[in-house]
Amino acid sequence: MSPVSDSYGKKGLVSARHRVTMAKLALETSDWIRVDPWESEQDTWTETVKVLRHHYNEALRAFQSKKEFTRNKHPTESSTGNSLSCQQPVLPELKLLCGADFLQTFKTPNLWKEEDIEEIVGKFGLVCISRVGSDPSQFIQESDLLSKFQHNIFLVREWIQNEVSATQIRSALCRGLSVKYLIPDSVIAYIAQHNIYTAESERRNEGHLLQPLRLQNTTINPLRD
Ligand SMILES: Nc1ncnc2c1ncn2[C@@H]1O[C@H](COP(=O)(O)OP(=O)(O)OP(=O)(O)O)[C@@H](O)[C@H]1O
Ligand SMILES: NC(=O)c1ccc[n+]([C@@H]2O[C@H](COP(=O)(O)O)[C@@H](O)[C@H]2O)c1
Repeated sequence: MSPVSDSYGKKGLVSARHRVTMAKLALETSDWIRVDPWESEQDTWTETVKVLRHHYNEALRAFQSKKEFTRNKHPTESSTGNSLSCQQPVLPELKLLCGADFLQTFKTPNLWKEEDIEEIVGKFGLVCISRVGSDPSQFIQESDLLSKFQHNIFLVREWIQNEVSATQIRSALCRGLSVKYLIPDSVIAYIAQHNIYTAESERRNEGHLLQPLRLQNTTINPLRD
């Protein structure tokens, strides 16, 4: 999980420090999902394709050093022809995991660069989880770009639909309603301790343009003040 940086400018976005800690608390019991704060620590907002490139390079580096470690530990294996290195190299893969509604943001004018979408679906790939109100397969068919790379888009159907929405959780918290059993107790305690979601936090970035839209605006109209 890679929390976005504060400079994304989304309405109601609380500080990255809190979001990273809440995500870590929520994942305390997971033995396979972890939080990486790299994206949230960047000075400016980072395009998703650049975040993927960063994590892919990290994965490649970890893969290479593991290979070297194995080679040093079993130096004779390569000469006996037993080594994994004799087989086709299996490189790590990195895919972007999202909910079906996220896929639909691809068609929001000026939010995404066409070449970024192409690299995300073409080079990396997408794993998209079903969500009430979104039909990802229809959306893919309607898009020339997405249908070209549909072999690289993996649709996951949730048999038990989970309609939990972060917006609803935040507004319940602001109104003092209970969110017990909807999010982990440790996260509820952290939110209460730091009084994170309030009417004031909900107004943060109100009226601001999202950073990707702002960037596109300056590219399209560079002479504007
Ligand atoms: N209940 C859910 N089922 C499937 N995917 C989800 C669900 N909730 C969030 N996601 C996915 O997780 C990613 C991050 O979502 P986000 O933090 O924007 O939560 P959200 O519930 O969509 O927020 P909001 O309600 O504020 O729009 C997105 O790709 C979103 O589609
Ligand atoms: N052009 C882009 O790379 C681009 C555009 C919009 C959202 N995103 C990313 O999508 C993620 C989710 O954003 P939302 O919560 O606004 O749906 C964030 O990490 C954000 O940085 C990337």
